Amino acid sequence: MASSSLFQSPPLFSLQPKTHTPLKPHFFAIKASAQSTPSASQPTPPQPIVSKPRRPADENIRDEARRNNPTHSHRFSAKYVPFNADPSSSTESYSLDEIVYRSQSGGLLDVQHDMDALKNYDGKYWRDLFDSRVGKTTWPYGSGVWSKKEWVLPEIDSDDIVSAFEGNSNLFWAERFGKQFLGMSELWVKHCGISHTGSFKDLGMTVLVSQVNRLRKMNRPVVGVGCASTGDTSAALSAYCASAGIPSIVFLPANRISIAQLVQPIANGAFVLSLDTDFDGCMHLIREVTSELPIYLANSLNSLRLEGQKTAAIEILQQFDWEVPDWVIVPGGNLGNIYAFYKGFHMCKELGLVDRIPRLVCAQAANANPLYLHYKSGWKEFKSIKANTTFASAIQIGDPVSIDRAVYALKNSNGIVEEATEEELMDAMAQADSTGMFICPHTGVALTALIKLRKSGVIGPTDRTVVVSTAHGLKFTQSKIDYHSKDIKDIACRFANPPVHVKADFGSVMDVLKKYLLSKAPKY
Ligand SMILES: Cc1ncc(COP(=O)(O)O)c(C=O)c1O
Ligand SMILES: N[C@@H](CCOP(=O)(O)O)C(=O)O
Repeated sequence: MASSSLFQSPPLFSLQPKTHTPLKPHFFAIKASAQSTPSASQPTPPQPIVSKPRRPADENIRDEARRNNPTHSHRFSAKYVPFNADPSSSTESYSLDEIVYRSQSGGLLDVQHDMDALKNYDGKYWRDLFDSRVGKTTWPYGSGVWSKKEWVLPEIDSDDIVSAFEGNSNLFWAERFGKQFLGMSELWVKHCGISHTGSFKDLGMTVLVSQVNRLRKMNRPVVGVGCASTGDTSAALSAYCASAGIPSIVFLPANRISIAQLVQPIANGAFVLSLDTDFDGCMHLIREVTSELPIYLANSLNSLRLEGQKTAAIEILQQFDWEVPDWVIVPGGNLGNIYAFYKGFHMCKELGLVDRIPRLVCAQAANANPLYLHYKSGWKEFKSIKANTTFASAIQIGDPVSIDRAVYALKNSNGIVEEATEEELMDAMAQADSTGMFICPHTGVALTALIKLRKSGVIGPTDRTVVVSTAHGLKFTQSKIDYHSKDIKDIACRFANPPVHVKADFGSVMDVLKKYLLSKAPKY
């Protein structure tokens, strides 16, 4: 991408890339309805958090969790099954303690929960339980992911969990952007990037690294954890591994990720391989390597990751007080996240927390749009592509591993796929930023999809719409610098706001300011 003339700074080092509801006062103990009353043979259900005496000074939150749950009894369970297999004909399944990423036929796997056990409790029970855990420091429920532990990894011991209290991210009412650019009153942005390592990947990585922590304690052959990455998976993996003292190995496409993303695994002590290939090449290599070496695969091919990521969908419902939005728009690359959102919404419907699911939109960069092409062809045969460079660099993926999951999610949610050109995504990002956000280019892709669907009337002015913002804008400052410098070939940068160089004297400054204030004065 173009380098800036207005914002130049010296290179850092040689590895430079080129390119809830509010808690109801004392609403516990919850009374489960008749349907949700557990039978006498069942152990006590998970209890909502009630106000409690302060723990002893020499006890930490892990010790406290251990004391409160000494038997570690579990009544819920989950296992791997082949993705979308017909339950009447497939008996293939694996314990989550096995190291397996693919089914016998080579297809994807899915984590299947014991839904009958979860259905012993009604929707109100689950809503109240999840609501009771928001905003607490009780281990591990202070995490937006682990506050839904029974639906995520029900059998893991809380002691094995590696968490940075991720999740519970801001659902931002984009009032001005909605009104000014879209004539919409109910536009919301789920800021998944306001997170420990700056992207939604933390939601999945806490689950995966926790399970690895458990496997290592069980003496399973896992020396390290590895991933291929466009920058966010690697940041999350290295941070969670560093926190647990587990070696991490990351394969990055050389010169294709931002400096901010590159420095994250370096700082967290990962073993970083910069490879002269694109993400799809790195993905291919990490799959080969993890089948030979005791390195656990951390990409979303591993269905454990999606169990954490699905909690963002549950959180959206929770933040709307369990009212279902009409649309949820997700930028897609390797395509695990769109399925994770579907799965979260679908579980909430199946378990009676809500009565429907939103329509999903997956948004891709036009330069890396294999799903879009597949959708436009009427879901005929899928063809991977060679993805071109895009400012939305984290979704520069041509051969997405979760294509089948994405198609399933879209077909079952009456979903839509849209695409965004480089100019569209950069303009959308600049426009959103100008209303007080600071989004990443991938969120610009999702906003472009929204703009298009509003223009065509598919999304109505009062439709409650959630745009999923997947990474923090601060990871992608170079793209913003290029845009505001009007330094991008073939892009007009219509919303650029470059700094004004002024002579450092009172008169010059006053002249410039008067001109500016006149242009901004309200016209009565
Ligand atoms: C910032 C960002 N947004 C969106 C995506 C797309 O997510 P997925 O690969 O699950 O489709 C990724 C990673 O691919 C990402 O890093
Ligand atoms: N954007 C991702 C690409 C890999 O996706 P994953 O969800 O399969 O790990 C990244 O940041 O690496």
